[in-house]
Amino acid sequence: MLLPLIEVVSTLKVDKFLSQIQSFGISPSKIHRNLSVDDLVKIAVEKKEGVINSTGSLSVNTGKYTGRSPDDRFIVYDDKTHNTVDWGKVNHQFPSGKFEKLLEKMKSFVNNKELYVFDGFVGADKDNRLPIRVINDHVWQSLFARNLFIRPTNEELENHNPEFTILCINNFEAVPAVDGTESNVFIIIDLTRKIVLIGGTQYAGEMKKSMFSVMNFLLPEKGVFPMHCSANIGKDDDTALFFGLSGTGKTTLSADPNRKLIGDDEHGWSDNGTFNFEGGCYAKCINLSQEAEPEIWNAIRPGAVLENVVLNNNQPDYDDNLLTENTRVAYPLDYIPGAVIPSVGGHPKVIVFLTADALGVLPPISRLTKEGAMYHFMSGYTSKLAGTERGIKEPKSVFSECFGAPFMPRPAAVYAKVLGEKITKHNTVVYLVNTGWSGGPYGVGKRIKIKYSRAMVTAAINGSLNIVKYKHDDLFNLDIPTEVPDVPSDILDPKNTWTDKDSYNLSAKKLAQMFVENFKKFQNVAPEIISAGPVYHA
Ligand SMILES: Nc1ncnc2c1ncn2[C@@H]1O[C@H](COP(=O)(O)OP(=O)(O)O)[C@@H](O)[C@H]1O
Ligand SMILES: C=C(OP(=O)(O)O)C(=O)O
Ligand SMILES: [Mn+2]
Repeated sequence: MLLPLIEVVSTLKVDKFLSQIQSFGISPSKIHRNLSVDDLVKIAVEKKEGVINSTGSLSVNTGKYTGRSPDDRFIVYDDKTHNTVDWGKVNHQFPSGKFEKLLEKMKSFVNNKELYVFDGFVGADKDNRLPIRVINDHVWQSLFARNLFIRPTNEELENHNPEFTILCINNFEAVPAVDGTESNVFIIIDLTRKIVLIGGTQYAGEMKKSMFSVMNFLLPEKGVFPMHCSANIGKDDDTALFFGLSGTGKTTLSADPNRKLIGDDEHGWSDNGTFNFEGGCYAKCINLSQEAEPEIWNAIRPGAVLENVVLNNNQPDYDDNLLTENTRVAYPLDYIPGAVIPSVGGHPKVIVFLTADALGVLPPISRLTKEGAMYHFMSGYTSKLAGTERGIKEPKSVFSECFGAPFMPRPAAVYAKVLGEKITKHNTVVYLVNTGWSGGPYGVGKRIKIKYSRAMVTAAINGSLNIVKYKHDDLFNLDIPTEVPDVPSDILDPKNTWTDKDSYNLSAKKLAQMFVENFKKFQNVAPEIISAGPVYHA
């Protein structure tokens, strides 16, 4: 049989690559492999996928889907996953046979089409990295992959053997009745075939977050703790981690002119220390200001991709939420001055759990005991913020295990156990920081100012909070510092910020009760961990 002709556009030898593509079983007319940023941008503009805005970055609109689609995300149910994945509302099952059929359908769909491939890695630690291949039908999505994943050297590229493949074909839509999906959109992870299929959505975050889920499944077996956190490192080589669900401030607070950025979203913690999974950042742009977030502002330049930011006379208007609250910019790590590349750090001295409390009752900063840290990690109380997931229009209180339930295939206890071991071994101090509302709930109070959250985080990291006095909050069972440099003391106790003290008491009690109720779902938890949480008596 005559093999179909595939034209490969690449600056390197293509024989090996071509045979890999053929054995994967696709026959596009043309494949562009690891194009330069300039070429990717040029083609994206030619194909009218986007425009160059006044900052020189590429502006794209993702259409109907401007956030993640959690109901359309599946994991293939098979021998490998049936008793290792925490099946339920987050991790939906997909039959292996249906996956095979959908994969074949997608392969036929891309026949004779033009495709873009990014070959690279997930994981900055060479011992724990995963070689990947991302195949796209949209060129700007390939630029996103290039910015967000880890770029290979030419030598690595020539010898590349991908272990995981993402086939992300935005123009391919599923037919639920035939394909077994929930809607036209699907994100399906097959841990046995080592393939992720994405179709029907252009929200580029699906690509990075599905590979994150893959790492979160794989790493615990290797004794590595995968974490939904950002990381940075100070002058004394002190590493800090910031855990938090989407929109709670991982990206914003880890971009700090006095510390070097390791990464803004996904990391692993091995016996050697911490390492980024990614090669770039995906920052929120809504209400972005040069004053409050200068590093992110300055990263919006040629090579970066702006998603769903409204343009006025070609100038980005970050305050306009016409298309979504979840406007984003994707840029490579080296766009942040001083970023650590390869992105590895030490064992963290300080960990911050970021929570955006929409009820406005949690203190803006408190110190946790080891048991308290375990309790809050498992609880993962925060809120889903508008836009990141489909259907979320205003902050919604949730308990998101490990501060990243949508991305954790295994039961929370698997991750919590490693956290406990690591913070004990490395004497890591953990703080809970509320970057959410103060002075009342969402709608009444205001979101805590970024500059105050920054000052609190700085104080936690530089040791200032080791020498101040603390006040114990009996309801939440938290230790609240009575002073923090550069923060007005009266905001440290949330009750002071509410005019109506009775409402505060009611809301605080309600939240304590929510914590207690939520925690009942965990079985076989050590009593000292349970008693480190809020205390609620009906
Ligand atoms: N006190 C605060 N701390 C951190 N971010 C804040 C605060 N107040 C408002 N914000 C805004 O909230 C968003 C935080 O998003 P981001 O840092 O991207 O979160 P994540 O990386 O955890 O998804 C940004 O748009 C930021 O401007
Ligand atoms: C990209 C996402 O996450 P984050 O806001 O944590 O960057 C997302 O949840 O789609
Ligand atoms: Mn982020």
